[in-house]
Amino acid sequence: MPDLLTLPPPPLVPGLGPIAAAALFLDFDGTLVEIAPRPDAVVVPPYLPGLLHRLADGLGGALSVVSGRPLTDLDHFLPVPIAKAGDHGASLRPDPLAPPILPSLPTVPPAWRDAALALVAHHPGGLVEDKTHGFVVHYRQAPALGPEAHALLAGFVATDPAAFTLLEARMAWEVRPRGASKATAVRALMERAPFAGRVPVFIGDDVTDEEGMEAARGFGGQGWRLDDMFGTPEVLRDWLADAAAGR
Ligand SMILES: O=P(O)(O)OC[C@H]1O[C@H](O[C@H]2O[C@H](CO)[C@@H](O)[C@H](O)[C@H]2O)[C@H](O)[C@@H](O)[C@@H]1O
Repeated sequence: MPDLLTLPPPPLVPGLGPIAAAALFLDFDGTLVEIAPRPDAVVVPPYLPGLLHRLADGLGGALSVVSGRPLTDLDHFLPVPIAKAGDHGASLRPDPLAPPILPSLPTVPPAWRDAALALVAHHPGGLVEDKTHGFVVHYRQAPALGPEAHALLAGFVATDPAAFTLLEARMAWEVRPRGASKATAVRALMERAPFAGRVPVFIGDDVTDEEGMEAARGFGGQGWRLDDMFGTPEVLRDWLADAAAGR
């Protein structure tokens, strides 16, 4: 377990530093919760939604989950009124009580998804997950699907590289529109109250989170990789609980 003293000084989050200065951006899968065999099988500790709510209150609302998941998933797993950014920045809800902000982005041709579904049908355990503008082919439970999915989707994206990109996720390939990312999500949130003027800290575990971390650094903040700073989601959750309790 990493020693909390290894966190970079001065800590910027509540309980370990100046609460008024921080804005916290938290990835979901692999960061707040452990990776599961399927997207619908993640286990959210019962205390986590309430913990995030308390932390958000302590930060004057300047806390957002920033995930590749659609907002509907985030609302399902984290049923609390906090800011959320879903679909890798393609769906933003800075005000938990207001409708989401949906930037104008291209939507993948239905034929691409149909072809992915047809491929997955030959790989038991594989699955296609729909997103607002794109989709994901998951091969965690069907490893042989990985290279085939990559070849298929890379071919599609190559026909319209200005509009779409192929993202390598954890045991998954995702077709997503260009123009949205965790960086755009962080920047959009940092333009608004209560995030504006605070020092952002982005915590994540994945390659897409690096974009959010880079954006946070652009505002004078920090990006923390889960592996480096905490090791596991459980250690992060414990640390957040200590922070929320002012320990
Ligand atoms: O940005 P995140 O919150 O980290 O979301 C990234 C993707 O996470 C999900 O897929 C990953 O987690 C699943 C559950 O643990 C796992 O089964 C899968 O293999 C991983 O790739 C989610 O399904 C995607 O939509 C997110 O983009």
